[in-house]
Amino acid sequence: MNQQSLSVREAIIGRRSIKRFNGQPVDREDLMNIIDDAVWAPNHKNREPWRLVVACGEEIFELHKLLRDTTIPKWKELSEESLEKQMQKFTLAGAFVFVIVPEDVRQKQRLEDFAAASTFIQNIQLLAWDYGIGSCWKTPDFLDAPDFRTALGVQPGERIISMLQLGYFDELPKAAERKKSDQIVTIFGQGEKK
Ligand SMILES: Cc1cc2nc3c(=O)[nH]c(=O)nc-3n(C[C@H](O)[C@H](O)[C@H](O)COP(=O)(O)O)c2cc1C
Repeated sequence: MNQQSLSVREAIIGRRSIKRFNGQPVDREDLMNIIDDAVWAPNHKNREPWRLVVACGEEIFELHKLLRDTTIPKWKELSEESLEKQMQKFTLAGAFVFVIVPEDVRQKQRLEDFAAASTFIQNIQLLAWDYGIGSCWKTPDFLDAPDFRTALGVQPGERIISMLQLGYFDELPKAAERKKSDQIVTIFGQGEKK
């Protein structure tokens, strides 16, 4: 159950990408509640251009096998210990959410849909943070691999834009510096003119 209640600002500036989880499972009901809230993301023409493939219960073990076969094709040649170590970047996460977006043939709509789905993903990450659940948006190359797409049921004309790993963690990573507004803002009319 969610006991926390961060302000929007606290969630935005306090959230960090978590890359080392502690193996604690993520409750499916919590994850579904997070997703049900995250869908309130802005999206043009209410296309809601996303669907998700989720693994967080028993099915996560089958996903581990798929990730193993995909990322370590010669895993049988490894010692059990070495394989377990290499797999920890997957096995310690408590949940996986693959975000799938339609690739509209029209460029404007495709970019809008990608942008909308990105705000949806950010919503998931912020809401999860409020539950005390860390996450990391990952885009490994294998998301586009035909066999991996098939295993997830991704259709032609769809693209997996995120492997979102979620889970509990023991250490909060240090934040990288961000640029300040005076480094990224030009006041209208005061910029260099060509
Ligand atoms: C589109 C996108 C793709 C990303 N892909 C990866 C990735 O493949 N592997 C990874 O470790 N982190 C990935 N990240 C997470 C970034 O590394 C992380 O957001 C960045 O270091 C800033 O850290 P913070 O989220 O803690 O502020 C990705 C983030 C975004 C938005």
